[in-house]
Amino acid sequence: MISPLNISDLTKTFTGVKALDAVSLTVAPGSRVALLGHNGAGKSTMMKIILGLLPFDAGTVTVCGAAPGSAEARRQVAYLPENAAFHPALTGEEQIGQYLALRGESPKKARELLERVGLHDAARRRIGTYSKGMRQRVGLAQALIGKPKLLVLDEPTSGLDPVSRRDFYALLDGLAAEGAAVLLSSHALTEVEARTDQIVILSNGRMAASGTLSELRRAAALPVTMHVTARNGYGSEIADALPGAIRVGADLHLSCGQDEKLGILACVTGLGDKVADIEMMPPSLEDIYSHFSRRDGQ
Ligand SMILES: Nc1ncnc2c1ncn2[C@@H]1O[C@H](COP(=O)(O)OP(=O)(O)OP(=O)(O)O)[C@@H](O)[C@H]1O
Repeated sequence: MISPLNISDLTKTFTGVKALDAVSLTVAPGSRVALLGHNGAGKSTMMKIILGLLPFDAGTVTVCGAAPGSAEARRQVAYLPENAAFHPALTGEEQIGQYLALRGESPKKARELLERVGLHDAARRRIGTYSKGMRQRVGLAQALIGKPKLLVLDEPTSGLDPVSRRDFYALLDGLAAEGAAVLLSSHALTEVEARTDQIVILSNGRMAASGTLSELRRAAALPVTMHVTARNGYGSEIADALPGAIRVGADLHLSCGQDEKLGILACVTGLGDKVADIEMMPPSLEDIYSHFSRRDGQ
């Protein structure tokens, strides 16, 4: 099967700035990939190259097996810019109808697309009256025209409220389940952590890390935090059994390496009824992101 996106050793230099430095990435059908990185890390440059809007200096890029920007690639790729702008005097239905017509499809499909993104009730209202979240949904409806195999979404949830964000990701889940690949950039690490399959961290144009969250966790080898709650009167006994633990009220806080985790769990289990509860907190994507970015001098 042809990959929706294949990037190998991609390098792009602007005058005096290496925006991308030998970056490689493969996106499989049906996968949701998050592109993370500090301001100026190279995310937008990579997206513009994928869309064929920017030439590159070295490496190879294929989009659904075709050259970026070619008619073949453009047929299969959709793009949602961070601040999608639409004509405020048009209704959602008219705007999407226009885009459908431009693509040679029936404008009548606009209703169905707007329904899919939850804008059914507002379809006949002028876009000028829409909230930011509603305009983002119009953008997504536009991106769904022609059943793209690859969706490139630039910070699609910036400015959305928590419920709209959740709805947005639910929609992406549905698209991915139908086989579409999604590449999205974001600064919202918590939502990305839960809703994507692969995470790519760019730093100063270089690929600082890439993989699933658990792969990145293993590679970062950051400590796991544990909170053990002692039953009344057993705090000191548990503290003695767990060297390095810090007492905080009835709780004992400790952190350990991934490879020590199971040993400590066995020790806590051995304490039986003396333990009221245990909580384990693996490193968050925020910790992992800081780790790889810091390692890269950020
Ligand atoms: N047209 C351009 N001319 C010169 N330098 C550019 C140009 N476009 C981008 N750059 C530089 O390339 C680097 C990468 O920029 P890019 O816009 O790709 O970053 P980004 O990761 O998308 O950042 P942000 O999160 O702020 O959107 C930056 O140093 C930027 O200043």
